[in-house]
Amino acid sequence: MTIYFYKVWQPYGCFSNFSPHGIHIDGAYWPTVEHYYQAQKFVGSRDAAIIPLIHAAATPEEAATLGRSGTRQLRRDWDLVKTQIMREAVLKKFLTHTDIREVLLKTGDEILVENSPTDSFWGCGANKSGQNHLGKTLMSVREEIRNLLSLTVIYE
Ligand SMILES: Nc1nc(O)c(N)c(N[C@@H]2O[C@H](COP(=O)(O)O)[C@@H](O)[C@H]2O)n1
Repeated sequence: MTIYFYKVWQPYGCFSNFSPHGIHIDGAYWPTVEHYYQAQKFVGSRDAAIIPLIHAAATPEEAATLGRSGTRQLRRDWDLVKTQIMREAVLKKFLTHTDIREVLLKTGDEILVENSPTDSFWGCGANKSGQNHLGKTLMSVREEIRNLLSLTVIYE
């Protein structure tokens, strides 16, 4: 069975980057993965001054609106690094928060899909044939955490 998720208040909403599960990463605390991800778009760019504003955004929706402003310059390597940046942040989220880690592990080997009607890169898009990189990231993180836990059991 494929598990679809999207909005925080829907089933499996904790898989959304907008869920209220903060992370400590790169020496700072970020209220959601979305805040961190949107800010990373501007590291080293001419518009890096937006980073503290994204960091301080009251909601992940506000952080996303700031990060999606079409007039600001993204870092040059953004398309090359964005999936790795996302993976590190999502891994940190599920290593930090035990309750949602259990939810993720309990999905076993099910396919996870971000059911975004507007995003065919991170999600599956309106016609369900998008690349689903967030779902793939979550499945990869699930596998890594499983491996980490099995090593812990062996060496304890
Ligand atoms: N608009 C929106 N609402 C949500 O509740 C979402 N979960 C998403 N998807 C997330 O948006 C991020 C991609 O943003 P960019 O298009 O790169 O600016 C990513 O975190 C998706 O999972 N979107």
